Amino acid sequence: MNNNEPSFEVNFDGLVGPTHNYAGLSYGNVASLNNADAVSNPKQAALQGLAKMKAMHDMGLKQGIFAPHARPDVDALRRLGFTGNDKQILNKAAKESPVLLRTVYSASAMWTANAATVSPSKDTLDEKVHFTSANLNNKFHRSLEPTTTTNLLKAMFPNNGFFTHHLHLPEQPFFGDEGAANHTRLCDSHNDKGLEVFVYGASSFNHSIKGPVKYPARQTLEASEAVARLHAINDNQVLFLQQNPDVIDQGVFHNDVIAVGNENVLLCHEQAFIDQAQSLNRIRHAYLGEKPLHIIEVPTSEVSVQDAVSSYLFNSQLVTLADGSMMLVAPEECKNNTSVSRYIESMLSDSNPINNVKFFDLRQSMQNGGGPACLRLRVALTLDELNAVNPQVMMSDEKFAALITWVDKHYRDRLSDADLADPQLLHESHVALDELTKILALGSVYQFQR
Ligand SMILES: NCCC[C@H](NC(=O)CCC(=O)O)C(=O)O
Repeated sequence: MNNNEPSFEVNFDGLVGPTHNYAGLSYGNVASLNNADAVSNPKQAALQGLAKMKAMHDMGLKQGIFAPHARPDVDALRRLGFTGNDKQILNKAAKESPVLLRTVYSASAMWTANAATVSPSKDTLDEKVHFTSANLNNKFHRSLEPTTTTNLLKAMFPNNGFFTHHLHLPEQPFFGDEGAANHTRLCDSHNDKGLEVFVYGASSFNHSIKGPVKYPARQTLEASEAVARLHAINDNQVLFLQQNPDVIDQGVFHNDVIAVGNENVLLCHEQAFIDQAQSLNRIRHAYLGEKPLHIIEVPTSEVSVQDAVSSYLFNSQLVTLADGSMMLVAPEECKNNTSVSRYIESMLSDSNPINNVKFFDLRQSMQNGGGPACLRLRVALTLDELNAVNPQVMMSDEKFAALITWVDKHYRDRLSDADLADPQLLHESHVALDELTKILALGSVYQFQR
């Protein structure tokens, strides 16, 4: 099945927006709740993210940039009954509902693993790349994202001869969809047909499927099925597995907090899936490749679920380097956790394709529950498809320099709850984003530009 056609996995990382803050908005996400009310540093957050993007680019990987959304979302406040001009609306919200004000300021679109689900052309009936923006309806602040996400995706992948963009699923909990964070693709190499594994937390219609009891299951089976249908993925290339509800109740709010796949490797915790042995057998059985499939199962005795959640080991990126070996792109928290760092050492020396690790300081994002893998959306592309991507959203030495200058010019280095009532922050953010749309050649993607 191996073919020689060049292909690429491009990581599109979310550029952290100018209003990055800690608002404690994500019940079920331990870090988000633990850091509610902490003071954030948007400038440092954006620079940490850019440093990762640049390092990936320097390693010879294809790296893209996903622009932030315009915040505060004053239109959302208008829809909820606040009236007047922008300044008046922000003032009223600050007095009457500080929590609502926080939601409309969230820079949560930076976690682009939740932006959309992507099916590469090798997997789809019409051989196009399909995108469905996630409706993210489990959290109000995240439910504000899909329309702008679709605008951005269309500006990044503009050629409809290669790319198909679908409307997000109905904005309703039955079709709760959190995008690529609950989706991974296993294949011999990125240019081969892949097995798309969709992982759901609960079912909306089938009550015999036991979901979590404490924290919400954000992804439903029905949403995953709908996305697979929209993308017209070939029947033998799609699998639906249930996440272990017990780990959702321990803070594993997305599957990418407990498992990560790349080509013929799946790295997962022993407790990641329901009926794990059977779930993994279903993967082995459905795998289409000819290479051996490596399922690396991390035992609880070596890394507890709690350590997995606090270190974000499984929210590492797993990338294939030019020599065919794989590298784990991990958050620094993994280095500082004794059992996790010990496990990584032993995994690197074991016989599997992963033989390198690089740690990144992504603390600003980590404090809201977003690690390296949360910050990126993977898009496997052929050379022709890559050439059809808006070239201005691709990382280069020049683009990196331009973005650093842009962040330095526009971002604050301190943001607390009290700053959110200041309408100057809205103004600064709009000026910054208007300039960014020129740097990334995105056109008028934001409501305030239309
Ligand atoms: N994939 C990682 C997503 C993290 C994200 N955190 C947040 O939205 C926290 C926002 C806050 O609490 O300020 C979430 O839970 O969806």
